[in-house]
Amino acid sequence: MTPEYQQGLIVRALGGFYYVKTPGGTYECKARGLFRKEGISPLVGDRVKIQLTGQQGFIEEIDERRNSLIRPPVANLDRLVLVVSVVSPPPNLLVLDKMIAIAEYKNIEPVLAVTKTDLCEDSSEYDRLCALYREAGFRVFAVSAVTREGTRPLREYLSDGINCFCGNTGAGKSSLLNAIMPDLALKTAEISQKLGRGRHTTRHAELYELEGGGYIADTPGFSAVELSRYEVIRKEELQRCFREFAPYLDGCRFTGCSHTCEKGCAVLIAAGEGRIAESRLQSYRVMYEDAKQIKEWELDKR
Ligand SMILES: Nc1nc2c(ncn2[C@@H]2O[C@H](COP(=O)(O)OP(=O)(O)OP(=O)(O)O)[C@@H](O)[C@H]2O)c(=O)[nH]1
Ligand SMILES: [Zn+2]
Repeated sequence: MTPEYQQGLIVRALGGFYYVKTPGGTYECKARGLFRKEGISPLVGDRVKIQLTGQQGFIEEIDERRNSLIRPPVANLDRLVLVVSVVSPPPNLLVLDKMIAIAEYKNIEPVLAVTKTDLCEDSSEYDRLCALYREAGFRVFAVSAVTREGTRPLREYLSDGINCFCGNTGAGKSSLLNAIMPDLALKTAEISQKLGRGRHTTRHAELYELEGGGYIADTPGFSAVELSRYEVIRKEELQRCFREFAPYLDGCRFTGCSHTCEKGCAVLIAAGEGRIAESRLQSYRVMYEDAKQIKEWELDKR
C-alpha cells in the first residue's frame, strides 16, 4: 500500500498513541522514533504531518509551536480560562496573578471566569473583583455553574482555538466545564473507566470539541499549583507579564528598574495614583522576590 500524507491536529494522547484529527477522519498514530532521539514528544494541540498506511499512522513532522505547557501537556493554547470563585473559597489574588503571569509569559490569552456568583446576595461582592481585572485589561466573565448565568457568553467567546481551564482546587473548574459542555462528564467518565479508576496518567490529555467550534483541553488533576510548579518566569521577564505596567515601563528613572522600590519608578507612581491596582503590584513584588531566588542552573534545566 502506498503511504498517504495528511495534515492534522493531535486531539488526544494516551498510552503512547496519538489521535490525529484530519479532514478525512481521526487516526491513531505512533510517533516516529526520531522524536524520542531529539527529546521531543508530540503534544495534544500539535499540528502535525502524518503518514498513513491503511488505518495505521505515523507522526512525521510537528509544526512549530506557538507555546506549550509541561503540566498540562498541551501545545498551541490560545486561551487559559482562570477559574476563580468569588466565595467558598474566597479568591486568592496571588495565585490568580501567578496564573495570569504564566499565561502572559507563554503568549496565551488569560481570561477570567469569576464563578459561584449565585452564592452572593448582591452583585457588589463580585463586581469589585471583576472590575479589578477588567481595568487591568482582561476579559472577565461572571458565571454560576449552578444557575448557568453568564456561561453562554463565555462559551461563545471560546468558540474558536484551543482553550484550557485552570484554577485552584475547589474553585469550580469541573462544574463550570460541565455547565459549558454537558456531555463532558460522560466522556471523562469513559476515559477514567478505560484507564482504571483514579489512575489517570499524567501523559493523558485530550481536546474536546465545543459544539459550534473551538476546543477545550482537559487533563486530569490540573490545578493552579501544578501550573506554577512547572513554569518559571525570570525576574527580568516578569514586568511584561503584568500587562497594565506596559504604558509605564519606559518612564522609570533608572534603566533596569525592578519596579519594587526604586525612586522615580513610573510603575510605583502609577500604583500610588491608583492607576495600577495595589494587589497586582503586591503580587508582582512577591513573584519578583521568588524569581530572585531561582538559580541559573534551575532555569537552564527547564
Ligand atoms: N453554588 C455553587 N457551587 C458551585 C459552583 N461551582 C462549583 N460549585 C461547588 O463547588 C465545589 C467544587 O467544585 P468543583 O467543580 O469540583 O471544583 P474544581 O475546581 O473542579 O475542584 P478540583 O476537582 O478539586 O480541582 C463543589 O461542591 C461544587 O458543587 C457554582 O457556580 N455555584
Ligand atoms: Zn520602575
